[in-house]
Amino acid sequence: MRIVSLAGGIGGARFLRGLRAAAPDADITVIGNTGDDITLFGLRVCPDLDTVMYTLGGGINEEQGWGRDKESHAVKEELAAYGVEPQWFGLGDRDFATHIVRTQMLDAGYPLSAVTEALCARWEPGVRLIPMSDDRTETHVVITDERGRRAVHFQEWWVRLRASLPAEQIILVGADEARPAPGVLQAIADADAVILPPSNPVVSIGTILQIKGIREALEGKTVVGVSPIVGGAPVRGMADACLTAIGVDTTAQAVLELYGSPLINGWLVAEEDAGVALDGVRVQARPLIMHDVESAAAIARAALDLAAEIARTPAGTPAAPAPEDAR
Ligand SMILES: O=c1nc2n(C[C@H](O)[C@H](O)[C@H](O)CO)c3cc(O)ccc3cc-2c(=O)[nH]1
Repeated sequence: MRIVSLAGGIGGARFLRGLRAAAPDADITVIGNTGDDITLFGLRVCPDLDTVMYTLGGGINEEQGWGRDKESHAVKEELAAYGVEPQWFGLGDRDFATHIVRTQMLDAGYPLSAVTEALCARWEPGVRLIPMSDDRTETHVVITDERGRRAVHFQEWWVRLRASLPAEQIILVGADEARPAPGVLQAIADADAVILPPSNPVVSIGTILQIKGIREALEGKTVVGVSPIVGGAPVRGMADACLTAIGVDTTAQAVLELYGSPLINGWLVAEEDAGVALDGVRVQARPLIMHDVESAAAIARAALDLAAEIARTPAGTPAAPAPEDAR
């Protein structure tokens, strides 16, 4: 079975660990968000690609959800001693090695997709991880502070400001020129099912959908999404700040409408959001909190079951009653 998943950061990576456990024999391709990427100290950092690679490769700092385990920060401390900015982004010594190798390969002319493949050869994540594009894109956020109205990198808004200032605009710089990385559209075309994890619908999944051709490719497939919003609040992260920035309510219904039909064919919501509905979409309610790999696998299994059911019954057939969660 061939599965494609669009993934952002921490929530997406944890969900993918469950998806891999739920479908151990499947061929899973992960299309990773690169809008969060940032150049720091001359090094290219790809937070969402690294979070997926480290989480599935067994090197993640589990409680943080990002960065390496068994980390030290000697280089960060030395940079701070030189007064070099920024000091608000926590890069560890082990993580620096990833950015050095990546930057060395990019400078040698390798595209980001080839670099990612090379880094994954060490980590063996058990999925094929492809960046959404080899072309450089960056999410920038327009804010107004004592220095007036200006655009800052998403990471500065997210990490230094903790989204404390409203995002007046969220812009994917480079979106007009960026093309899907090699293999992205083919993986979607070949997929038996496409699963959208509970990643940030604006700056992760929404960013990937801005890359030319990806939304159109998905609209011909069976796509099941997992709501990132439970009972009016994001399960983790600050998706609410991002949704507010684009004038979308922080509800499972509003996010489903943001993705829209025909993109989405199936939508998993938490039991407290059971009333969510949209024409052309089969909605199913079940527990959506990922405490551990097993609970993430149960959600992934439900998403795959729903995708199989949708693929079996052409559009318009009345939805079968949601199966009792017999598992
Ligand atoms: O809240 C933070 N998130 C940090 N993140 C998380 C990152 O901002 C987010 O994971 C994504 O960009 C949004 O999903 C890092 C991720 C990396 O891959 C490398 C370094 C960092 C550093 C931080 C940090 O200092 N604080």
